[in-house]
Amino acid sequence: MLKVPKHQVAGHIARDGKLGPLVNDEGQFFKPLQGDSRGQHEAEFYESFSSNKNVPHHIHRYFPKYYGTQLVLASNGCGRLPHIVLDDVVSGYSNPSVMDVKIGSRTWYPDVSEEYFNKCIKKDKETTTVSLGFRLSGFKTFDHQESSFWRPEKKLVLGYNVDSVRLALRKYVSSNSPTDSNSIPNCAFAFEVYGGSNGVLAQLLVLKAWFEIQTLYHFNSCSILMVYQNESILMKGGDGAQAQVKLVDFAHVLDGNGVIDHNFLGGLCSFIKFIKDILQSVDQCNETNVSQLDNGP
Ligand SMILES: O=P(O)(O)O[C@@H]1[C@@H](OP(=O)(O)O)[C@H](OP(=O)(O)O)[C@H](O)[C@H](OP(=O)(O)O)[C@H]1OP(=O)(O)O
Ligand SMILES: Nc1ncnc2c1ncn2[C@@H]1O[C@H](COP(=O)(O)OP(=O)(O)O)[C@@H](O)[C@H]1O
Repeated sequence: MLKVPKHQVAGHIARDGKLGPLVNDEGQFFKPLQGDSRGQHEAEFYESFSSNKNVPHHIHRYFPKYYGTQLVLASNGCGRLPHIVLDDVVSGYSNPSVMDVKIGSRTWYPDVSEEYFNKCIKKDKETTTVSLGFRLSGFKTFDHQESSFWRPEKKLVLGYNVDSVRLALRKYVSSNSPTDSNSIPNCAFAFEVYGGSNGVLAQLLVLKAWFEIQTLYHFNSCSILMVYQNESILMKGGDGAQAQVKLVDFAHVLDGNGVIDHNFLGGLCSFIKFIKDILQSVDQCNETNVSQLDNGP
């Protein structure tokens, strides 16, 4: 039985009779092929990527596993439509905190229509895409005190400036109330989520090392999807943050033609710097606390 995903944070959403992705109980994500050849293009990317022997084995884990395309009943009531079938990245989590970060200092690319170029450049300038080389497209965090999700509105997130992006990346890994504008995010989960050998930073650095040499594809308008679960950090004997980084949305990927994807690489480096800064500030804060303890009252 296909249903609307509970934890989608950006993109086209299957509501009000609109076309959007669906999920099943077996942990699969069905993304409908979008019109004007974008969907076909994305399916072709997955076909090419999943069988590309030049992509190192350890890089495949940063992409949702691809199971081909299937005709299934679409969310907009228009009968059976082709869908790309993928691993549902959040299926193993009961209350995942999810963030979609669109990477690159531009979302347009050569040879797009003037209309598409104008739409992209407007959004790129209005968001932090141009200034930071990435923008937050949407996110939700599980507020374990309230036992509910906090999900800022799409319009608000797209209006974030540099400082709000920094703050959001801190809130995403904090245990104090995200809605209380007077409380400073405590970054209680920063080390478990962003740090450590299995954390977000370590995973981003693996991707960066590949992007420094890969010239196979140009990942225009593609997103990094981050997921973790704060309950399993808090639970004694739990599984830890289970932080995952995946790349999603390949509707605008082009052949790399032997050229480095500097648009994606630059944005990725900029995003990594934000994550590193948070880890460093948490580290400094811990050192101060320890030295205060050492010095006694
Ligand atoms: O429809 P919009 O204005 O929300 O734009 C979509 C974008 O939403 P945004 O407002 O940037 O968060 C959306 O971005 P996210 O996936 O939300 O990051 C996509 O860029 C989508 O285009 P495509 O499916 O990648 O070809 C975009 O869809 P199209 O308008 O290009 O169909
Ligand atoms: N394989 C996946 N597993 C789980 N969630 C996904 C997956 N792919 C996408 N999503 C969710 O759907 C959102 C939009 O995906 P995306 O591919 O960017 O769609 P669109 O082309 O409509 O922008 C992401 O932000 C994420 O929340």
